[in-house]
Amino acid sequence: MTEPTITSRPSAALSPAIRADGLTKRFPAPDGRDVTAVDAIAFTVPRGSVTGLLGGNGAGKTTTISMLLGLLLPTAGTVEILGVDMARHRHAVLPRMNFSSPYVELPHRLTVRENLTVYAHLYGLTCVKKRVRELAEHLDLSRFLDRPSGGLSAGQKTRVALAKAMLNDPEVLLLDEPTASLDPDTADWIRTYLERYRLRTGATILLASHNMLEVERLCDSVLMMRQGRIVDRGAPSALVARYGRQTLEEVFLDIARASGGAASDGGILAGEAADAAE
Ligand SMILES: Nc1ncnc2c1ncn2[C@@H]1O[C@H](COP(=O)(O)OP(=O)(O)OP(=O)(O)O)[C@@H](O)[C@H]1O
Repeated sequence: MTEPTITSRPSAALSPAIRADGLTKRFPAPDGRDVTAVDAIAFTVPRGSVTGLLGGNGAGKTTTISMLLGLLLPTAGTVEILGVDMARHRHAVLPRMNFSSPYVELPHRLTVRENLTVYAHLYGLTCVKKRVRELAEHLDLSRFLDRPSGGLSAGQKTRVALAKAMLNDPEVLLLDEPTASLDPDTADWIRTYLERYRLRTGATILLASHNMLEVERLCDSVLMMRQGRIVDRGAPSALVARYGRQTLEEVFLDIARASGGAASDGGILAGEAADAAE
């Protein structure tokens, strides 16, 4: 695959893997009052890091990931991936990224092998058969390869979605709840797989998760979202210390309920003031 010339600028080489600035998404509602799903957020994700995107149901995580991928057009703001402006040059960088999400179903009548083969061709891979076989082995999918994707269990579908996400060896991997529906053993195995992938390739991973143990294990830093805003951020251990808690789960509860003693001030969290000042 030829390297797009746009990514060879010196500034692109030095840029973070992901940069979002003023990123906003408003959805129209039937009553005429827009839903602001993501509200002018700004953040960067350094190359080679694993960052967690956390927040309660409806906080705006999936909408944010969809905008980073270019699946949803932002109402306002900008996204750069590997130094490339997604609004103008998305196609230059899409081959270098990938994603998995339990909300995006693969065509359910196609077998797992057919699905992975179609995507491999879409990504312009050569040696497609070998790559599909290899990934099926890595993700323990070999025995499902010739079954229709729609007939798999939720956990099996999650693994197929991850296999699809790994087809092009992405430099930037966006994962929406990568271990949703997985039993503890398989979830642990997937986490190890992701850790090794990052170590081996230096890839950047942004993952949305409700599993705080997973986040503490995998993530160098986290972005905490509430009602479409980033209300705090930092390394999991730093947040735990700052909130005077024992675990990230407790920090999450403080933030979700906006009742965090050390870090809150009349319902406004420390990070909200920092975010607003950015
Ligand atoms: N297509 C849409 N039309 C209208 N509102 C939407 C749409 N998609 C998302 N929303 C709203 O935007 C807000 C953020 O949703 P989003 O799915 O991004 O949250 P989330 O943090 O991923 O939640 P969860 O943890 O439940 O998956 C919610 O209030 C949701 O109802």
